[in-house]
Amino acid sequence: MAPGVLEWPGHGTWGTMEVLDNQHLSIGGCDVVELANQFGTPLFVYDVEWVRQRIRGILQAVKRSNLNVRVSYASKAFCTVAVCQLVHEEGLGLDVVSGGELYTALQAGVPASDIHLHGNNKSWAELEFAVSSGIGLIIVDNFVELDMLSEVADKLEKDVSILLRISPGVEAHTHEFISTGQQDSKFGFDLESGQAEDVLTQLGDYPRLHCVGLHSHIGSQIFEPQGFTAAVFRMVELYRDGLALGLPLKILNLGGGFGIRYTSGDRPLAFDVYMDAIETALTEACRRQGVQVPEVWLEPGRVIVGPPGTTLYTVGTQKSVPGVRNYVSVDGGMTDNPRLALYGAKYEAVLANRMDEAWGNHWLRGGVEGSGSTKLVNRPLRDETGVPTPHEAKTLVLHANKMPVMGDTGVNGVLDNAHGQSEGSSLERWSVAGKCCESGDMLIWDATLPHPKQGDVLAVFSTGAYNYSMASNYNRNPKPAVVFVENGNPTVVVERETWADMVRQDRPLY
Ligand SMILES: Cc1ncc(COP(=O)(O)O)c(C=O)c1O
Ligand SMILES: N[C@@H](CCCC[NH3+])C(=O)O
Repeated sequence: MAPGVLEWPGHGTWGTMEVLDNQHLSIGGCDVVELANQFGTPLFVYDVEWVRQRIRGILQAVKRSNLNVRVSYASKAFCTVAVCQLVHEEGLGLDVVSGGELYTALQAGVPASDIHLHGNNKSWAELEFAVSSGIGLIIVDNFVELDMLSEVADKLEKDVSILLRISPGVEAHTHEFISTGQQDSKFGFDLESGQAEDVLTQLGDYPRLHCVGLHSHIGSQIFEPQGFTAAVFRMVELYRDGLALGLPLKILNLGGGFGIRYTSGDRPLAFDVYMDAIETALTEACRRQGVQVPEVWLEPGRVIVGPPGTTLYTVGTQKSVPGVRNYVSVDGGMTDNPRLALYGAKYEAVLANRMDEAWGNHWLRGGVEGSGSTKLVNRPLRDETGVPTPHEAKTLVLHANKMPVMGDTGVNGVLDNAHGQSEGSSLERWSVAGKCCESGDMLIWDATLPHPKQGDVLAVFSTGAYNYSMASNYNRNPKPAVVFVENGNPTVVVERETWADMVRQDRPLY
């Protein structure tokens, strides 16, 4: 592959990723093969510049709307001290969902007033911690919590601002395990059964709790705005009822859920599209209900940190099941990425030390004249957050009719569709397995790779959200290190766990 900037067809360049002269993948100006050597694998690598760009893109889209919008990062997607500092520095508030996330955000120096707390089963200790820290808001999920929070507020003699989490009865088109707005959900006061109206009328019994708004979150990895607009119309009706009861409502929090690209089958929307749809729906809903347009709060998680995260693994053993499939195993797996096992999630990957063979024609490259079916274009490239990529001026793209088909179709689609470009190509279909004692411990069922060799570095893309944060120690595998890269500098922001860490909390029986 000619050295230069990487682009994914139809998705713009991929952060700061480049192919170096030595045919290694580079992120944030760092050769990832060197990162793997220096810090070991599995390794989470975050492209910091890209995180910044994505946040700025979201904030610009928000600014372009006529709404008063506040954006908080949903730290459940990836919560460490460093990322809390980064997103706060870029102007976001923090949405936390546990005492641990709250503690992390506070340790990062985020003022408590810029944080709000979620959770469908907050403990007394978590509520006490949140209230005594002076947290900005608590999103109350159910009647039991309302009583408990009121007792905490009385005990600490503090007033608390709250939002009510409402389950608006909107089904987002996403995996059922990450859909949350439907009536049959463990989250929030249910709108359809009248629970949500009931709670509004009961708030007068809790003088220390000040309900300043309503919250709904319909799900995650969503690719269409209709779910948000449907939620807006339902929530504004309830909002009107709350105002009529004299509640000091001013906020409508619509949660997160904005989808990202994992594979070429995914079609993320530009953030402007969501904002336009929300603005139009909210303006109309408020006009119909005769209420002032509230402040809008958003809580994106995945869309901020998902694509900028890449996981590096070292290739280990292989096994061929004749006529069935080829397995290649790496030194991580469901312990650092349980998303295939949980949701059937799909990913794309390359051998980062052999980019000349990697996907030959999937990656598009810029800055260097290509050959064959490539052509030079000059068009604005924007990722889904709307940010013009730094390399927008000069990027080589393939002819559209020769675009390989990825994702569901797997390697056959790729090789068949890629015409002459794949002639002589050594690309093969590989099933990438983890190292856990579990058949379902797979990372990618149908990866398109050149024949992998022991010691190769496999880079799996778009692993920045809900991977490290859902990592486990299954089989007593230590959690990987996390490295932030920016301007050629790698910074370890989470140390690799050790085998000794695995027994640190253990107490011997004898
Ligand atoms: C209440 C709430 N807010 C925000 C988010 C963040 O979602 P996403 O990472 O899809 O933007 C979630 C997770 O789905 C959530 O449950
Ligand atoms: N963990 C899920 C998202 C859950 C969102 C939190 N409500 C995922 O990996 O896609």
